[in-house]
Amino acid sequence: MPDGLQANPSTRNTESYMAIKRPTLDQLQDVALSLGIHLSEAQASSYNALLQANFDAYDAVDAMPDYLPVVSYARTPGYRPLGEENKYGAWYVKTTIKGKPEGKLTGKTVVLKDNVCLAGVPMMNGASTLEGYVPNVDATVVTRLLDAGATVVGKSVCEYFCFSGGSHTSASGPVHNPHRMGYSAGGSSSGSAALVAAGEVDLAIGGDQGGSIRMPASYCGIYGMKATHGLVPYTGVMPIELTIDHTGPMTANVTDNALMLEVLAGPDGLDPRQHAGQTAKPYSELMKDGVRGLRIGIVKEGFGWPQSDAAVGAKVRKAAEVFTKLGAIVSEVSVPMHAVGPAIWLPIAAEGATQQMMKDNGHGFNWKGLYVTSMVDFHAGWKQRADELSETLKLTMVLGEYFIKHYRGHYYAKAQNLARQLTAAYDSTLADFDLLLMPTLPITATPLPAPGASIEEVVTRAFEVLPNTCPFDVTGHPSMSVPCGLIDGLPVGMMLTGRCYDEATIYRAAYAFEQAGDWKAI
Ligand SMILES: NC(=O)c1ccccc1
Repeated sequence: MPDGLQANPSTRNTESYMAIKRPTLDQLQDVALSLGIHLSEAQASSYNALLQANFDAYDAVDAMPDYLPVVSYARTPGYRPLGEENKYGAWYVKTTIKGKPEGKLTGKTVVLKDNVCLAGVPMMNGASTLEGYVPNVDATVVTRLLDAGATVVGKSVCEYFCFSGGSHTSASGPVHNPHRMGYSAGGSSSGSAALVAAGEVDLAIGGDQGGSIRMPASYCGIYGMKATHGLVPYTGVMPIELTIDHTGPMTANVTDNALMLEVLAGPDGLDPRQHAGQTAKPYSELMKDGVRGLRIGIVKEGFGWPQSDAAVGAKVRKAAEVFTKLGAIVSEVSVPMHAVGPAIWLPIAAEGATQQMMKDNGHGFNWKGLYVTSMVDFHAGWKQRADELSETLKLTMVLGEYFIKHYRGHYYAKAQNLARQLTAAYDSTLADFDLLLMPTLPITATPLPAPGASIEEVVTRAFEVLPNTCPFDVTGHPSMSVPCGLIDGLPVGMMLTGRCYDEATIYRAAYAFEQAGDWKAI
């Protein structure tokens, strides 16, 4: 048995722990027909007879206990805080799980985005269709935080299946920005960002497939790191799409962020997104090396989107001058392909999410590692209640399914090829520069859509924020949002992107920038 894995007796599927149901001949003919196979009754009878031994094998699999990581550390299901105890609507559940007495994160409190499995504690991932689900495993990130001495204090509200850059799509209601009530906290790790910004927790876990760590970090004025794809194990976090799934740290300062990544990074042997040789580095030490001589490229294309607010661009350029003063070599650079990054992301996100997260019940097929079987079972229920899904998700699914059905998934496949070309374009710029710099978001926080707002407003507020963040979800480059100023009292984020697995250089710049003075005064 591999380390840390053994039979987890709480997880046997007791309901079906008898013989699985044998199909009727009609069912066999139906299933065949759905594959374009036309079975006569005689053929169906033969198939049925031939399949009996296979059904016996399924019975054998059904009778075995599932093989899942053991859950350590005592916990209770907690409660849903109301009123004054949940001012921003950012908490889903409060509970207390104490980790090891000693470790790098001793004394720190941490909240988990509600797409992260915490055994024994309810999880809904922002979705009415998942409400009532209680995971039976801890995500690897949870185990690593507890092993490092952190105290898990609960789950934070996130967007409906994490599919929005604004904080208005969760079935539990909107999340407010601690900098201004009634304004978006950003998404989809909306509650995580709000709770860190409000000082209610020290640390938070977020998730990022299109920008969902960096976007709310930017709107809320905190630090959010999307590390290189696969550096942090995604095991036990609800998947959207394997090739763009990321999870990682959201914090109030750079030191906590670096410390947290030190604890989170490295292979767990359960996640196909990871590469065996890539382990954690001592980021909280390496970050102190300063920026003297560092070459930082301000990416021209990151400033020119139709929705870009010129004041945001000006603020980010002003913040970049701090690096010049600190001895870095800052210059403008053009990466023409950045302008089509969002277009390349779209087929991967729309078709990929529709297929894996939704039609294939979250985990999909065709990879080795930990499948959270209880989630597969519970989540499958959305198919009877699809009308309840968020407008942002339904629209994306209709788009994705159109292209799967009518274009054979051709554009998903082509976008994966173009993603390699986009990766090469950034890599060639990163041969001449140590870091790329641009605004995290084109705008500052917008008012939350009012209840009953038009579908146009709901969808626009969810997707207008993505253009600079989402390209790095398909290329996998590490990318961090660093707060760099206020406009009319609302935070602006500066995004720093580095070479793959070179998170240390991002932290060097972020730390030097943080230490140079109060970001709110820029
Ligand atoms: N989870 C994400 O990063 C995301 C954000 C916005 C739209 C779709 C996905």
